[in-house]
Amino acid sequence: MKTYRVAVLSGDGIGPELVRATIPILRLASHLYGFELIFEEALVGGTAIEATGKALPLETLEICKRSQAIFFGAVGGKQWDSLPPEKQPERAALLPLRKTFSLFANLRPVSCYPELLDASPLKPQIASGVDLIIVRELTGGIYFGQPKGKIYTEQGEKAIDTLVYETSEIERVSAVAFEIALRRRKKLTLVDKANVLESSVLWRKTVKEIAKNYPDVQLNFMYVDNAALQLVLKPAQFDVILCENLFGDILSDEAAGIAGSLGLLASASIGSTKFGLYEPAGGSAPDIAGKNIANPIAQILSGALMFEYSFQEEEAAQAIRTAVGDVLKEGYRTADIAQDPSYICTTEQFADKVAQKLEENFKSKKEPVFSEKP
Ligand SMILES: NC(=O)c1ccc[n+]([C@@H]2O[C@H](COP(=O)([O-])OP(=O)(O)OC[C@H]3O[C@@H](n4cnc5c(N)ncnc54)[C@H](O)[C@@H]3O)[C@@H](O)[C@H]2O)c1
Ligand SMILES: CC(C)[C@H](C(=O)O)[C@@H](O)C(=O)O
Ligand SMILES: [Mg+2]
Repeated sequence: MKTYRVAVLSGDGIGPELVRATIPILRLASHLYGFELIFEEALVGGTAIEATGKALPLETLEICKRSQAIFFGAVGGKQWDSLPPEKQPERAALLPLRKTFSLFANLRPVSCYPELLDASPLKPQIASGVDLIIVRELTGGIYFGQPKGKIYTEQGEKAIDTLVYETSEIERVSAVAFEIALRRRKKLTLVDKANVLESSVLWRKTVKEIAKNYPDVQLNFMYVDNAALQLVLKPAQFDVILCENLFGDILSDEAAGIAGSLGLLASASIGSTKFGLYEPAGGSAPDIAGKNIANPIAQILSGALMFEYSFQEEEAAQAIRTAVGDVLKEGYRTADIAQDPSYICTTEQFADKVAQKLEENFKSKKEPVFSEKP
């Protein structure tokens, strides 16, 4: 039987609740669709700092290295915000993981499920038909550029971040975005700030070159400020949005807002091998942590992305998406997207319903009903 090893890094806040609720679904899907998953848990983030003094202990890194994928919850929280920046969970664990495994492309698919149109803050006629994917560059730009840090001068403290991109970094993530566009509606929008930033000028030039290999993909350009506006005015115009690291971070939270909740936004961080890191785009949500009310959909759909990108288990991935859609069709929701109080589920209850539906659908060999496939 095909066997895949998965490093499970639940982290902080809602991370452990979401991962705990999702693992049985992934395990069930693997049994139903004929492959085996070996999960190995490891500490990360603030939880790891408390236990070992480090946000990314060596043992965790070793476990990740001997796995084919990382299934990640979330890291961070107020308790660790006062640590020196280089020791905080986000900078000492998540960013190094992305960098160490060269996971340069972050895929964040956003669609407005027909069943969830009432959860969107936008009018139904604007939210309906939204089906886009943000391809965010993940290992470069202002997050990693040097110099970075603080300088003490006679005038006081100065802080520096550097936005830098090499052509090769733009080329490789652009190729991923064009390949995805080919499998979708063949429209790619490069979001940048080429009217101000030199790095954006290089992005435009490089993306135009790469586009020559993809004559079937329609390429257009949009400044990031306008893109932020267009996402709320006319989000259905987008198919693939390609952007640098920081713009992608900001726009993806906005795009999740269009769908109704950050708890709906899954993500895959991939590189040039099959290894990937799969996590919700949202964070540790301290405001709702520990209450069993967080929406597990982003975590569950991140599992589907893992099946698809790291294991090529497409059928199981699609079955998970269908099961989530079916549970939503029946009206069940977690509190963040619920309208009718009689259908509100806890995190665990919602995940259990997805597992039940997965099994039921398998038994009746139900065909997929909708897709959130990038
Ligand atoms: N990948 C990560 O690990 C990651 C990502 C983003 C933020 N963070 C960290 O998380 C901490 C909190 O950051 P924040 O509050 O700015 O962002 P957040 O993403 O944790 O939360 C933003 C809002 O979205 C809601 N939300 C997020 N996930 C949800 C879910 N599954 N179900 C329902 N609602 C959900 C939260 O309740 C909150 O109102 C910070 O330490 C931040 O650095 C980590
Ligand atoms: C926690 C933080 C470092 C991270 C990022 O900015 O990449 C998060 O916001 C995300 O979107 O994955
Ligand atoms: Mg973010």
